[in-house]
Amino acid sequence: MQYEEVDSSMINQLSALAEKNDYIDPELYTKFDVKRGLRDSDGKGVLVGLTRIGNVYGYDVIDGKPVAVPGKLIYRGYDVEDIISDIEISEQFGFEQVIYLLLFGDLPNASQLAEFDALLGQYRVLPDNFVEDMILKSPSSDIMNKLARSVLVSYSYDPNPEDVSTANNLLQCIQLIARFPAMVAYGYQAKRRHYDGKSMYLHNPLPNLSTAENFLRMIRADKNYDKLEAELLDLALILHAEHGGGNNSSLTVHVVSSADTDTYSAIGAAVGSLKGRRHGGANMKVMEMMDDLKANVSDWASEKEVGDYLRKILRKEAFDRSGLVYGQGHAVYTISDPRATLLREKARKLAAVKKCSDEFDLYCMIERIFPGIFEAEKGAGKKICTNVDFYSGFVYSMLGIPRELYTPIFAISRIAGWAAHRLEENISGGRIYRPAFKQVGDLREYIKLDDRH
Ligand SMILES: CC(=O)SCCNC(=O)CCNC(=O)[C@H](O)C(C)(C)COP(=O)(O)OP(=O)(O)OC[C@H]1O[C@@H](n2cnc3c(N)ncnc32)[C@H](O)[C@@H]1OP(=O)(O)O
Ligand SMILES: O=C([O-])CC(=O)C(=O)O
Repeated sequence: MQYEEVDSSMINQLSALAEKNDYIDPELYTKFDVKRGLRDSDGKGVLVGLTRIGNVYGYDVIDGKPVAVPGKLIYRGYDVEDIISDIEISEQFGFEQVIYLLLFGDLPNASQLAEFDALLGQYRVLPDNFVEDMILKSPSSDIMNKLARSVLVSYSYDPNPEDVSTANNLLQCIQLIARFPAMVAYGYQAKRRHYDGKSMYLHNPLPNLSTAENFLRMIRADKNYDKLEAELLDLALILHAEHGGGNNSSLTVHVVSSADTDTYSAIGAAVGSLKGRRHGGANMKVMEMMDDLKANVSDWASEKEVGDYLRKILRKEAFDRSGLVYGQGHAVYTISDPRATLLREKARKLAAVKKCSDEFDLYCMIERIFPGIFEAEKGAGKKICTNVDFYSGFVYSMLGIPRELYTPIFAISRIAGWAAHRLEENISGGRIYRPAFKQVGDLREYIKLDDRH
């Protein structure tokens, strides 16, 4: 692909100007009591909405102050840990039940589930020529970018794209939920061929397979997967499906939907949000960080060496110099993220089978030592714990899933929550999101072009 030559000296000058004129003294946020990131000064989220869909517990509020508690994740009133243990006992795929629960508010009975599975199955295949015209002709090196474009362009394949009635929103959402695995898998195949010089395989999804099975079938040359692999992916899909209305991508759905726009615009924006490295994109950054750690720490079993490396990251002296240790920290969870705990135990078993126990021990050590290192470096304050993105990539890597698919897998799951929030905003929201920003520059007298120096 050819791009026009960029005059970097001019861009550098202009960006220096933008940096100068966009800088806001951090003290002003305190002075004007700005809820930066829609957060109170103690880290608690500002209450901006009501939802019946999901809830994230990370602290109790006692005398107005957050007090850390072990994390709990609730879908429509049900504890996710209860959902998972029932699905494990019954040896069924559970993600489709969770989609039904999130969208409609109740658990499906057997016949409702069978009907819903059939509906998803009916929509799994992408519309005629979509793959040829919209995916293969314009591949992207980034699958989330490709996914966002596939969502937006679905508008053109919809005979009724602007109808925001509940029934039409629901139809559009169900179609997107059903089609995300194919959009991601084919975007990945196009990337393999165009950017990696590898062969491309376009396997059709099958209507009678679960989301997890279809996805594994479509990304693999031989279409093969075993039951354990599909069950583990199904579990990951259940765990990532929803996280309340305040997480960055679901809030994006509420904000964009509140402008009374179409489903594709709202969901496309959410994909862009999830891609961010502080949000779902963290699962890929964790893997890069672990590669960097392994390249720079000679003894993985040494708490001192690993701890020194983590300190260097926090001081912006190592890895991507962002100062962030990926897979650690959360806006709501304090002592534990229940999803990370569940994934850790899956990773433990899988690592024993795949002979990756040394690597698993390294992950566990980081989970154990990081809170203390963080507190010592940053001073006492908010408690920090390992989040869902820390172990998910490690599990996917042991399933042989390519790294560039880790955040897209998150999207294949979280679309369920986004769809539910889209419906809820349209049914119950009713007012455009429009918080206030205070302008902190001075008023200036206008200068005509000829008079500017
Ligand atoms: C699916 C998900 O979205 S889960 C989150 C995935 N993201 C990551 O793993 C990226 C690493 N983690 C983070 O960036 C943060 O912990 C977030 C974005 C998840 C939450 O951010 P916040 O709610 O603002 O965190 P919190 O209020 O605890 O931050 C307090 C301070 O600790 C810092 N901090 C928080 N987590 C980390 C971390 N993992 N590494 C380094 N510093 C951190 C913040 O930058 C902030 O510093 P500052 O006061 O100097 O600005
Ligand atoms: O809730 C959040 O802030 C982040 C999120 O989506 C998750 O952890 O799944």
